[in-house]
This record gives sequence, structure tokens and C-alpha cells, in this order.
Amino acid sequence: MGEAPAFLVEDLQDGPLNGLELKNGTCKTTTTVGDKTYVTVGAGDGTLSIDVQIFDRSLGEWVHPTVLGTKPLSCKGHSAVLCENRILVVKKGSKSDDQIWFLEVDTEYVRQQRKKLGTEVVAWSKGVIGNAEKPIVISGPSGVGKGTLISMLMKEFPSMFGFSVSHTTRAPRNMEKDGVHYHFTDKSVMEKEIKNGKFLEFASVHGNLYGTSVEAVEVVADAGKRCILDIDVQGAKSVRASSLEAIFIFVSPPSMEELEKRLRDRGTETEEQILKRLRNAKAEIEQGTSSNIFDFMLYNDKLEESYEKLKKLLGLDGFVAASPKSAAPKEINLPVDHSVSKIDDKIIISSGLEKETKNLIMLDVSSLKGGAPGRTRGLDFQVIGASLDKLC
Ligand SMILES: Nc1ncnc2c1ncn2[C@@H]1O[C@H](COP(=O)(O)OP(=O)(O)OP(=O)(O)O)[C@@H](O)[C@H]1O
Ligand SMILES: Nc1nc2c(ncn2[C@@H]2O[C@H](COP(=O)(O)O)[C@@H](O)[C@H]2O)c(=O)[nH]1
Repeated sequence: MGEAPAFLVEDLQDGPLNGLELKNGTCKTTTTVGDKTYVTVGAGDGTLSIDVQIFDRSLGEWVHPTVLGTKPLSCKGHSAVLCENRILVVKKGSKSDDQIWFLEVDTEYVRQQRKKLGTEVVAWSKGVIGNAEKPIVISGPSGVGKGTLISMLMKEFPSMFGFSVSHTTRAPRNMEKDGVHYHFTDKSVMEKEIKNGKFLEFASVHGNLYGTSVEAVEVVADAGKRCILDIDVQGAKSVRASSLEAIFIFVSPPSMEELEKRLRDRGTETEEQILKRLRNAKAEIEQGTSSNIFDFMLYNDKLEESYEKLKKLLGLDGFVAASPKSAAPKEINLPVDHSVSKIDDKIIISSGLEKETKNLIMLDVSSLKGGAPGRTRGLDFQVIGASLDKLC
């Protein structure tokens, strides 16, 4: 990480940016990391997303990066400050849950994507105050009872758990609703979205594509709930290898005969599908029970007993479901007109008004979790009624 060379930042203050005309109301920031200066440009009218351009000092030329992640919409302006390998961007005049963003410039995810895509890469991630509980990944052969156990958990603890709604290219069953049980989609659309990095994991399962979008997991956490994923063993393996910290449970059947009976009695599959799912089940059970993907094995023989075991391993035995929810997450209200600075590992957001000493906000970025392509969680803040020199 290097200091911003004065001449370069000065040069970048004026004039057009590589064809980016700075119209009235536009806002830009420059942040230098090593040989590169990252320029973020917002239109200031809340319609366009904040654009990113890079000036490579060593080459003396502009670079158009591939920008991954959900881009923040431009607003009344924004400030930026370097936070190790990401740039913290604070939007002005945005809603309390849309004020803090991170532009990752050299995180592990960005390095991986740069290698994969062979281009310069940056990635956006929305900053979130507080943490989310570890998601629960439930896996096991088709027909073993994953969905049944998850439904029981969600029914007993509706405010505690939320379901990750997967995408699939298989046709909906009779009672299945789009957006509730799955996001039903076309193969060509899903393949394109996979290429664009929309999915945390995806796999070809029993002849169809299935995938968990980054958003499917994040919206559950945003709602303050613990996310449950019902995915196959290949998907569980991918999530295990990702940056998402989760608890992995493998559900196994009492026997192949019982598994076949459950699949047939469910009455949702054609004969061809039943045989295919049973063939795949053998490999899945072998992988599930022999690999080190899973933290817990759940033997689903008697349903009620299995459900009790599931609750026990999630620490929910004896838990009274009606007990009040934990305190609401803290809301951060930043002054519209502000400036951002960094003192050691603290980000100070202060009112842009001179002599204003109240409502200094100290943002703690020491325990960040997650990041692009999902949210960056673990932010904390304190409102301090003190002037900056008292903090130094
Ligand atoms: N312990 C159990 N004993 C008997 N039947 C069960 C048990 N658990 C689930 N079932 C039944 O087995 C069938 C399959 O269960 P379920 O649909 O939950 O399986 P699944 O693992 O979610 O399957 P898929 O992976 O195909 O979605 C259902 O009809 C369900 O009622
Ligand atoms: N890897 C993923 N597997 C998934 C996902 N969503 C569901 N699944 C698994 O697919 C099979 C079949 O499901 P069905 O609804 O067609 O019976 C089952 O094992 C699910 O766990 C996903 O997003 N990724």
C-alpha cells in the first residue's frame, strides 16, 4: 500500500476522466493503493451507480476494471478512505442501511477473480452494522427428509430462521411457487448469471442446474434471521470452500429401501427420475459420510426423534420459541455534509460544518466479516460528542 503521490491526485482533480464527463453535481474521490489510483465517480442524482476507473501509474494509463458485486447507487455525494485492501465509501444523504459501502481492490476474492478473468477487478460490497449468525447447510440424498425437517424448524421458529431460496432449471411441481420454493429459471439465463458471479455455489443435480445466489443468503441475514440452505453434496463442498462460515449437516436415511419408499410415496418424480435420484444417492451418501465436509451427521429414521436431534445440535432443545427477539440492530445516522478520515484503525466521520464538534461518529472496522460478492458485516460504531483533536 502506498501513499497518494500529490501530483497525481492533483492532476485527477480536474478535467474529464477517460471519457467520463464530470457534469454538475457529480462527485469523485481518488484513493491510491500502490501503483494504482482508484477514482470513484457518482452522478449525484441517485440514478446511476457509482462508477470506478483506475489510473495505473506504472503504465501511465487508465484501466477499465471489471466491477463485480452489487453496485451502490449514486447519491448526493460520497467520501472515501482506504481501509487496508478495500476502500470504504460513505454515501451522503442515503438511507441508514445504504450509507456504507466497500470497494474491494486487493482482497482474496478480488485476487481470485483477477486470476480467473484475466482482467483488472474491483468488487463492491455493502457494509452492514453487526454480525449475522452462521448459516446452516443441510445436505443429503433426495427424499431423505431435508425439506421436511427444515419446514418443521421454520414452523416452530419463524422469526429465527429464513430459507435460502435457490435457483433451479427444473420444472415446478404442482404446489411449488416461484420465489418461495425456488426461483424457477431457464438454463441459458442461469448459465449467464453463473458467469456474472451471481451464485455462491451451483451444481448440476439429477440433470438440472441448481444454485444458491449470494443475494438469497444475504437477504435472510439482512432480515436478522439465520439462513438455512438445502443443497446437494457438491453444493455443500463449494460452500465449505467459500468464505461463508456455516454449519454443515448431512442427513442420512435408515436404508436405501426406506429412501426409495419415501421418494416413491412423495409422488413427485417420474420413474426415470426416481431411479436417477437413487443412483446418485449412493455416491452422495458415500461422500457425505466419508468426506470432512460435514460437521454433523443426522440419521433420519423416526421423524420426531430426528427433529429433536436437529434442535439439540442447533442448541434449541428446551428453547421457548415465543421468547422475545434480540434487540433490533443499531441504526447509524450520518450527517449529510460530512468528511471521513482514518486514525489508526478507526474511521472518523465528522460533520463538514466548521466548528461542529457534536455527532462525530467513530466507525470500528477491526472485525469485518464476509465481503464481496456478499455483504461486509461486523461494522460497529459509536457516536462521540468530542472534537477530532481529543481523539488523536
Ligand atoms: N423420518 C421420516 N420417516 C418417514 N417419512 C419421512 C421422514 N422424513 C421425511 N419423510 C417423507 O419422505 C418424503 C421425502 O421428504 P422430503 O421431501 O423432505 O425429502 P428431501 O430430502 O427434501 O428431498 P429432495 O432432496 O428431493 O428435495 C416426504 O414425503 C416426507 O414426508
Ligand atoms: N447445489 C445445490 N443443490 C440444491 C440447491 N437447491 C436444491 N438443491 C438440491 O437439489 C436436490 C433436488 O432437489 P429437488 O427440489 O429437485 O427435489 C436436493 O438434494 C436439493 O438439496 C442449490 O441451490 N444448490
